[in-house]
Amino acid sequence: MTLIATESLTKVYGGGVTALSDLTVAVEPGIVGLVGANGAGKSTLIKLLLGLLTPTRGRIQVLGLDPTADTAAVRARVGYMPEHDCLPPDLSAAELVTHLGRISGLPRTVARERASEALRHVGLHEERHRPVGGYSTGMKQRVKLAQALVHDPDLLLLDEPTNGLDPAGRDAMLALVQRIGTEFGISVLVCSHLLGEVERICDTLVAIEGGRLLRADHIAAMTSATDVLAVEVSEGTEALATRLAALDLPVGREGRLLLVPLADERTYDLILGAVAELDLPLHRLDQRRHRVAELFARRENSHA
Ligand SMILES: Nc1ncnc2c1ncn2[C@@H]1O[C@H](COP(=O)(O)OP(=O)(O)OP(=O)(O)O)[C@@H](O)[C@H]1O
Repeated sequence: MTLIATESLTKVYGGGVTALSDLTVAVEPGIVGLVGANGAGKSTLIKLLLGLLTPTRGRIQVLGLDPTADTAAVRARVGYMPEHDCLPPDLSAAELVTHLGRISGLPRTVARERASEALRHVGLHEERHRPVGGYSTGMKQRVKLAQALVHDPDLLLLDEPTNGLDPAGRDAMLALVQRIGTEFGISVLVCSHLLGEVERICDTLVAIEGGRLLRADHIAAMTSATDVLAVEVSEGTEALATRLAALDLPVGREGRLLLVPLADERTYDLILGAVAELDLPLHRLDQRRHRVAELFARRENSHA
């Protein structure tokens, strides 16, 4: 089943700002990273998925449902962690999450049990009876995550879950999100302006820019297809480049390095054979995996 599908989705706000423009994407269940700079349209997409906003044009579906027509059904199956801190300081985490569970339609005792369980999952079980106002930023983020989990959703929408956290807190939050996605079998859409963060945990990446789709693909497809071998010889670089080109290998340059896309295991043998044939001193031959950020940087350059 498709987790999220949009077709020519466009959202124009009252003041005439186009936040999303002609966005067509289909995403399978799993951990999905939604990345884009501030103002790219990520929060707008989340609000459309929740039925909090209606599209100006085009269509959107989540879990096979239309969020505008089937709002109640969507909210029953989707958990939402908002970006900004919106927690009443005087309530304890247990009271707050129980209350939000009740609002989601759970009976009182079930809501209490589920809140306790959700707070355990996010590592706040011990602290659950303390007022939220005294919590650290990291703990507040975890309360927001627990309330999104309380009604046992099929999909979590997390808007910038690492906001305001220090590096250790960010790592802990990402590990938690990954655990929820893998161990609990809940799909997660995690929104971030930090590509480097989400690429570590997501199966699929959707990148938007200025409200338009930049790229949507499996992370594995984005990286493995672009593995390259970096070759450096102490002398004879030109001769080696010529020889590799004659072997039909596409050779790129980066300073003294020759970069050859790794098509299959034979690429290694061809390079080693050429080095031996020309009797050159091999300084290094190693495999590089492009980071996803480099793929976007190259794409932007090629458009410049
Ligand atoms: N209620 C609104 N009325 C008018 N314009 C809006 C409204 N909400 C968002 N926008 C504009 O729509 C565009 C997309 O905003 P959105 O909040 O969806 O982006 P974002 O990628 O989530 O960024 P951020 O991480 O900064 O929230 C921006 O230009 C923003 O200023």
